Amino acid sequence: MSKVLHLEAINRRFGDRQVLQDVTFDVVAGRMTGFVGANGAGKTTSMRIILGVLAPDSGEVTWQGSPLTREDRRRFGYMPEERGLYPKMSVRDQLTYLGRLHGLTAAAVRRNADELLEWLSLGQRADDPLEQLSLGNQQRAQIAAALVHDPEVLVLDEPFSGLDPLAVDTVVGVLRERTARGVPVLFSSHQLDVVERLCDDLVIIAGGTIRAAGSRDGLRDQFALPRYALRVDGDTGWLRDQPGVSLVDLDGDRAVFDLAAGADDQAVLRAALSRGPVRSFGPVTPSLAEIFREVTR
Ligand SMILES: Nc1ncnc2c1ncn2[C@@H]1O[C@H](COP(=O)(O)OP(=O)(O)OP(=O)(O)O)[C@@H](O)[C@H]1O
Repeated sequence: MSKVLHLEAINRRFGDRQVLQDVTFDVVAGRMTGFVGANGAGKTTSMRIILGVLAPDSGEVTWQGSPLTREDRRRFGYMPEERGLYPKMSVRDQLTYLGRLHGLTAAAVRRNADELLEWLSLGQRADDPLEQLSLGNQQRAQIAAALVHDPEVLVLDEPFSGLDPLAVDTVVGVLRERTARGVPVLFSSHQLDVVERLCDDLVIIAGGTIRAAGSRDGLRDQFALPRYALRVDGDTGWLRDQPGVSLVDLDGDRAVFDLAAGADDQAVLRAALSRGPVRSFGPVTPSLAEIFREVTR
């Protein structure tokens, strides 16, 4: 059975509010799956259901084709929204404690903890109480805690929030190393630029329903408009009168435009060349922010 974490038709209410409705998606081994949605869309609730912290009203979560057991979940790594480490304990002690709790030998815990502390550039601070670390370093410690027992599956709620760009790259490196070992990684994030750069697969949720799911590149193709960008020497104002062209943005020597169905992009290129040198011309792929706006409207 392939290594897939699968959510099948998950429903959950709180009082009379339907918070998740028929939520179905896959998190595939060796791939980073970005989980995006506005505040209150249902990301944390979905993740809690995966981890068994919360029960669904209906639907089920399977791992490698079988319903999840407590034993399976013990081999998962979870970074909850409410961060769960002890403020007064040192980072190293917490990692040791958590690793041992998951059944690792003392030697294995030491090796994993040292490796993670090094990777996450926490080595110097490893013996300080968590509360004395900067917020960014506390966040790195939370990530180390989710990884210390070599989890089979990783579920991370907003792992990049509060990290500076350099720290984001450090954490990305650590997570990429896990996916390279075949671990499926699900992470939620509000930072669409980070998700766009990082994820292989995307799940977009709004109001408790999945609006789009699939590979990032597949979704880009699916939502691609016949949109082009042109840069020339001189002015692009003549595009206003070009048949089939509908301008999206025009700024002197640069323009972005949509082409009507049946209009020939090469005709526009020839028209540009007849006026002078063309510096660049080509289709524009939609950004994740554009896809997100489109599917959550
Ligand atoms: N224990 C609870 N009791 C009642 N309502 C809840 C509970 N937990 C979550 N909700 C509601 O469920 C909805 C989904 O919340 P959830 O935390 O899953 O969203 P989210 O996508 O993670 O949002 P955010 O990005 O703000 O963390 C929200 O409207 C929230 O108020």
